[in-house]
Amino acid sequence: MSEPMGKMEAAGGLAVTTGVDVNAGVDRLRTEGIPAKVAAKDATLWGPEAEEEASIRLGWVDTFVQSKELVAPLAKLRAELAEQGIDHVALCGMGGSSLAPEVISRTLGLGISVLDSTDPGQILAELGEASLRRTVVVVSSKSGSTVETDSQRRGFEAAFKGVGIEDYAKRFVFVTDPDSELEKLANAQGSHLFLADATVGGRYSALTAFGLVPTALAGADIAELIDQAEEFATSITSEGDNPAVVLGAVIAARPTITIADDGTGIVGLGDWAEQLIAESLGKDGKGTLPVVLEGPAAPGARGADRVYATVGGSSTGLPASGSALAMPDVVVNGPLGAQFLAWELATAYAGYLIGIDPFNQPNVTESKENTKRLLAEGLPDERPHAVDGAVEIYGSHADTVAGALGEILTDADSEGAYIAVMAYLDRIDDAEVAQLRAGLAERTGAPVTWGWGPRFLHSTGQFHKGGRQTGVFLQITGEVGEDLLIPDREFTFAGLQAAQAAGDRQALQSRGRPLVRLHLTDRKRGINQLVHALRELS
Ligand SMILES: O=P(O)(O)OC[C@H]1O[C@](O)(CO)[C@@H](O)[C@@H]1O
Repeated sequence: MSEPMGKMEAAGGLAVTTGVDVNAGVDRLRTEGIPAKVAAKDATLWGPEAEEEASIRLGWVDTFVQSKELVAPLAKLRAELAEQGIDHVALCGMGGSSLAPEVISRTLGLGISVLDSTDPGQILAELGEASLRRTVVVVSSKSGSTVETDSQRRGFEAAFKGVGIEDYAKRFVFVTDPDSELEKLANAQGSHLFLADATVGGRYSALTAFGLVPTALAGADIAELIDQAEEFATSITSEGDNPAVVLGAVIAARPTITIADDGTGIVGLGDWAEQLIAESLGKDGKGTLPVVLEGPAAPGARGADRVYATVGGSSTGLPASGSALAMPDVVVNGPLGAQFLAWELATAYAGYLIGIDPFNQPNVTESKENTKRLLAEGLPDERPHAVDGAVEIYGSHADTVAGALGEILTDADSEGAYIAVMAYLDRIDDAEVAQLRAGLAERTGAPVTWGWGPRFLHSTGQFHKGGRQTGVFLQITGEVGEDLLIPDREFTFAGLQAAQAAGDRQALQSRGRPLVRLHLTDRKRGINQLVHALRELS
């Protein structure tokens, strides 16, 4: 096969191949000795303001070695649960506490139920009696206080009690940082407990207890994942090939990175990388916007303002077959354990090149605070500008859904703009609405991202508020069929979901960003309408 691209570096089982000219970034990282400094956990690299946080957030560079200690106890716990007929894993967690388990689960075909939602329908679907009887619930939260995770845990506890499972505490496995409220609860009620390394932030925690506990309980060979990372780690200070350095320079090279699976064995890494990149690099009015694509060459993959990346599990390092013209801008090939470490390193290097602290997430808190306030005060009184069939239209001058979508496309027709669709719906039952991303991308030159609320609040939500202020926002909300109480809370899941959507609207509107909200008074009919209205637009 001829060499279609400019640069390829391969080491430790992983290869990065790119045609983008990243020599300046790579040279800078190498001459300034950044790989060795990151490997040595030098907290000064991202500037004086970042130093304090960085000094307690660099454990991920080598903590996977200690993760080997998890292998035996998790195998034992899995066997004990299996003896009791418990063979299904549900995971309560948000952002870094759920995205790595999800990509491991999808890649290995494990079938974990990942509940990173507040949609009552999506939660209720997990609470059927037959399923509860065979389910162990992993509750993962570093802080131990994330409202979605806490609410999901309460929902499961009530459901276990409701079907007469008296020893429900033993159905919970808690993963958290030392001294959190969750640790205290585990000890008080006698649930299983795995403490994580507190020197690793959520989005860098793939190879710690957060990524490994739920997946090992579902049958993943976590020793293999750790070995893959360990093999790759031999390259990180190397004088020779150092693929993560090339990837870091690629991430820093252009305002947007689009990411797709190449179909060779790794499934859904883009969703995990999206959080890593958006929360790490989308701040101070700058950073790289990650866009997760439905597949190779999906609409919006390419453009002068973006790099198009594919991720694969092939060990040859060569891109998936195709002509040079069809080649992505960068191809990252290697096993999943190595991918995690490579993308984490690359993000830290990109933060250095762009001049951004990759370990904080200053703008995530704002929407959280708004949600808290709205839960206490009540939702704002908003009236739709128009109603078109099963869709109420807010924040637009249009009287029809097609008109509102057209307005979004017009707003996005400006230098540096991007469109973010944020759907506070059930990502399993309402999944077909996600085709809107590709439909919008076909009709605009701007990058288009898709986010399920509230999951994206822990990912691209940081970029929306902290990155370049060029976002054009489409929020989709929907009527709830059956609501679900949250024990010992004054709000329900539907109330929490609505407050999260309203809180984020306020955060975006306070920045003067265009935001259209389409509320589906009947979800299925409304989704149908959105899909058809988009087709009407040229
Ligand atoms: O693990 P926790 O503390 O529940 O946090 C979940 C997620 O929320 C954030 O802190 C903020 O979005 C993420 O960085 C993190 O992965």
